[in-house]
Formats: sequence, C-alpha cells, structure tokens
Amino acid sequence: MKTLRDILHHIPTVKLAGDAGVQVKDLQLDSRKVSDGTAFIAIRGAVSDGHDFIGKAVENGAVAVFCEKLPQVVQENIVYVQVKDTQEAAALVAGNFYQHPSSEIKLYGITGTNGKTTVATILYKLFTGLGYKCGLVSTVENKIGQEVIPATHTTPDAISLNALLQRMQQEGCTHVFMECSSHAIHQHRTTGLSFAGGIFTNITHDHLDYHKTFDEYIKVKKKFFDQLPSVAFALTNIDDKRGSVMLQNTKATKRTYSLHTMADFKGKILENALTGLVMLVNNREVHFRLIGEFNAYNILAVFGTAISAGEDSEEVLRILSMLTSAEGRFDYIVSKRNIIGIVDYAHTPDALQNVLETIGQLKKTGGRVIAVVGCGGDRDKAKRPVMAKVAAELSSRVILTSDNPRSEDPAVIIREMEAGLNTAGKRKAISIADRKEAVKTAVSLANDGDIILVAGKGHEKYQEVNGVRNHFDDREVLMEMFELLEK
Ligand SMILES: CC(=O)N[C@H]1[C@@H](OP(=O)(O)OP(=O)(O)OC[C@H]2O[C@@H](n3ccc(=O)[nH]c3=O)[C@H](O)[C@@H]2O)O[C@H](CO)[C@@H](O)[C@@H]1O[C@H](C)C(=O)N[C@@H](C)C(=O)N[C@H](CCC(=O)O)C(=O)O
Ligand SMILES: Nc1ncnc2c1ncn2[C@@H]1O[C@H](COP(=O)(O)OP(=O)(O)OP(=O)(O)O)[C@@H](O)[C@H]1O
Ligand SMILES: N[C@H](CCC[C@H](N)C(=O)O)C(=O)O
Ligand SMILES: [Mg+2]
Repeated sequence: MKTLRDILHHIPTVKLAGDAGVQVKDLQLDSRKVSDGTAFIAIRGAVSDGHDFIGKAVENGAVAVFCEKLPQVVQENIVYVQVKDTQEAAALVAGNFYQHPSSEIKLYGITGTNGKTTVATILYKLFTGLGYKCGLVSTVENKIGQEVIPATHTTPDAISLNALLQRMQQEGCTHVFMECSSHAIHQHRTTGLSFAGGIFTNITHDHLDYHKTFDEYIKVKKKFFDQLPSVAFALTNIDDKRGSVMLQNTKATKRTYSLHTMADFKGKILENALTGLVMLVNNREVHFRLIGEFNAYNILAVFGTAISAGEDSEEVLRILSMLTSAEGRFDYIVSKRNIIGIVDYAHTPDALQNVLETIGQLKKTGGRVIAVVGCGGDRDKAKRPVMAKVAAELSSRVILTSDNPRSEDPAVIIREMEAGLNTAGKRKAISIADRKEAVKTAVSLANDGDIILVAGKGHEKYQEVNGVRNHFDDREVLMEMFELLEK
C-alpha cells in the first residue's frame, strides 16, 4: 500500500495541508468513482470543474484531494495538496502510484492526424510476429497480448493509462505501441511516460474546435517530440510539410522516412492495386497486402520503427509483407454483382481525399465511385463543407448523411456540409440523414464495376445520438443491402 508521501515524489507542490503519511488505496479524477481511501484529483474540464466536486469526493470517502485552489471549507481529516496544474500532477502521481510501468517496457508513441491506429496496430502485429508479447493502446481496442480490453478513448486518461501499462508489464508485455492523440498530449495524459520511440505520421486539418488554430494544433504535436528523452528515437515523415519541424527541438535520435526524397527509410511505390502494394523499401522489392499510397507511408513508419528498435530488416519485411490493416481501415467487400464496397474510417478532409484518390488509382474497370459521407456532431465544424467538397470532387455521386450526430441536429450538420458544394457538386449530391437509408441508396444506384465508399465510422459498432449509442456497423449494413438488393 502506498502513502501520500510516496506518490508525491517529484511533484512540485504549492502547499500541503495535512498528514502526508495517510495511506492511498486508489486515484480518481471523477468524484462519482471515489471510494474509501481514494486520492481525488480535481481537474478543470471542458464542461465542468472538478473543484466543484471536492465535497462529493470527500463524502464518498476521499482521504486526500489534489487541487489548484483550496476549497473554502476544508475538512480537518482530509489532506489537501495544492499544485499549479492538476492535469500535469495527475499524470506524475499516476506514474508514482503505478510504479512507472512505462520505464519497465519499451513504449512507442504514435502521433499525427491520420494513420495512428493503422501504424500502432501493424506494429503490434509485427512485433507479435517477431515473438514478443505486446501491448496495444488504440482507438479500436486495447490489447494485452491476445486479451482485448475495450477502448473508450484513443489515448486513455493518465490514471487509466498507467494502470493499463502496469497490467501489461505485469503480464509480461515487453513492447507496447500506443496512439498519442493531440487531446491527450494537451491534457498531459502522456506526461511523465518513458518512451523508447516517438513516431510522426502527418498533420492536416482536424480538431480545430479544440485547439482553435492550426498553429496551436502543430505546437501540441511538437511538444510530444520535445519531451522525448535522449535515449529514445524520433521518427518522422519528411514528405509532410511539418515533418521536420516536429523534430526541431527533440533530444531524441532523429530518423526520417519518405517516398519522395533522401531519408533513413526510403520507399518507392512500384505497383498499387486492390491486391496490395509492391514497393521498394531501402532498395529491397517487397509485396504488401496493404492498399494505397497512404499505407505506403504507414509501412515506412512501421519499418523505420522496427529497424530503429534494433530488429532485423529481412525478418521485419518478411512478416510485414503478410500483414493486413486495422479493422475498418480500407475494409472491402465484393458483392455478387461485382460492386466493390469499401468501409473506411476517413473522418478528416485529408483522409477522405487520400482514400478517394487511392480508389481513383485502383479503379481500372472504368466504374463510378459513389461516396457515402457524414461528419460527427460536437466536433470540428470547419471540416464539414471541406469534406463534402472533397467527396464531390473525387466521386461520381455523393450521399451526404449522418455520422455520429451526438447532441447536434443531423439536418444542420448536413446543411453545413452542403455549403461546401459548388453547382457541379450539388448536382452529384443527395442528402439522406438516415445512414442506413443512405447506404441502401448507394447500393441501389450502383452498377457492376462501381465502387461504394462508406466513410467516417470504420470499426465503430454504434451510432451516437443524444448520448445514446445505438448498434450500427457500416460493414454489416453494406452486406445487408447487397443481400437485399442483389437477390
Ligand atoms: C474534450 C475532452 O477531451 N474531454 C475529456 C475530459 O473531459 P472534460 O474536460 O469534458 O471533463 P468535464 O466533464 O468537464 O469534467 C471535469 C472533471 O470533473 C470531473 N467530474 C465531473 C462530474 C462529476 O460529477 N464529478 C467529477 O468529478 C470529471 O471526471 C473531470 O475530471 O476529460 C475526461 C476524463 O479524462 C475525458 O473522458 C473527456 O473525453 C471526452 C469524453 C471526449 O470526448 N474526448 C475526445 C474529444 C478525445 O479525447 N478524443 C481523443 C481522440 C481524438 C482523435 O483520435 O483524433 C482521444 O484521445 O480519445
Ligand atoms: N498515413 C496516412 N495518411 C493519410 N491518411 C491516412 C493514413 N493512414 C490512414 N489514413 C486514412 O485515415 C483514416 C484513419 O486512419 P487511422 O484510424 O489509422 O488514423 P488515426 O490517426 O488513428 O485516427 P484517430 O485520430 O481517429 O484516432 C483511415 O481510414 C484512412 O482513410
Ligand atoms: N477520434 C475522432 C473520431 C471521429 C470519428 C467519427 N466517426 C466522428 O464521430 O466524428 C474524434 O473523436 O473526433
Ligand atoms: Mg486512432
């Protein structure tokens, strides 16, 4: 059992009121999850302020409270720890409480707008294939070896994350691959972790609802690399405009990958088809099952990570050539009538553009492309018109529909998407708010040889409407509609 003094190690405190010898059984950010012996950490959130729930936490059994300002009424038997930034303190306290699991394993963090899940998942599969027991922290799922633990966030909060890493370490994982979202970096969810390597995929428009400006979004991602230790490596995509900026101030060993210029890990696409990619990777010709130019970048990120981690290049390429992508990333089904249905998690303008361009390059049949696209509610509104515009420019027909409306009116989201369409785009587009109906319409419009892209939800098994998650699975719906309309 830990005392408060143990978990305060290396935490700069402003003021400590009470006995630091008190025993701490658990850490919590949420007053509703507090039980006897818990240390509660009050965080100023986007919706509410954890400081308003200190009383509730104490009622539920908290013995210690971390806060940025002391409550007006302090209770004698409770220890108050005042710190400058409770979010940062939460991460450092969690590291102490869970005995710094990240320094006992090789932890690799992947950041960037698109490709994090893909790169982290392929790394997990590759290193598992190389014979290691691995952990995965991702949008789709968390994994400890073969055990699946459902994911609630791309990157969990600092306490859940350290608890998860401790379990991974205790259960024998030697390598862990985790996505580091920009929200997570900004909210200190990854602060204090010992990374063996950091990987940058790319940066394009997303999350400006949260970060406000693109410059702020870039700065947050860069901070991740600024904080890497000198023993780590930092691997970046130098074909991205901001790829080298990311590593500008890092102490880690710098490594680069590219499809177009000199780099430590250099790739060239020789063939790009629905059966996969043929690429030169550091002058070695290899066939991969992954599809599209964007996946050529993901392959280089994975290859560069494995080699930087000291693995053998021949063995890495042998296993990598057999691997498929993460669930819901360019998943395709060919119907009885030879219509190709693709489910992809493209939910940013750049991802949508990449996926539609890839489809355009693969489409040797001369068939049309029908895109079913929506945008999430309570998320970056600026994406909406841009995603509709990209869809209209790169497809023959577009069906604008709902993604996860969350607390917003789907009709309003669709109207904001429609605002991005010019006259030609408007002629190609139909708006159908019901996502199932939208997929049905796409299938009914398709002829043999056409390609239907259902974008935005990928692996998700639900649609979130006003706080309720109803079962919804794009792949399942697409198959159902093929069955129904191709009898
Ligand atoms: C915008 C955002 O990131 N929000 C995260 C944030 O919540 P918040 O700031 O809104 O918290 P809040 O509701 O205002 O509450 C403030 C504090 O009071 C506490 N509280 C609240 C109520 C109460 O009764 N008692 C109590 O103690 C809360 O536990 C919290 O600690 O802190 C919470 C606890 O860590 C997170 O669960 C929550 O994620 C929400 C659910 C979310 O949707 N986050 C998304 C945007 C997100 O993080 N996405 C990225 C992925 C992005 C990508 O992949 O592209 C991710 O990493 O998942
Ligand atoms: N390297 C890449 N560059 C650009 N687009 C990509 C890349 N890799 C994947 N994509 C596209 O982005 C979509 C999301 O990919 P992925 O889930 O790997 O990204 P992510 O960064 O984990 O996203 P999230 O921020 O939601 O966690 C894919 O379905 C595909 O359309
Ligand atoms: N991690 C991303 C996922 C978006 C997925 C899309 N289906 C949506 O709901 O907008 C986010 O939370 O912004
Ligand atoms: Mg992800």
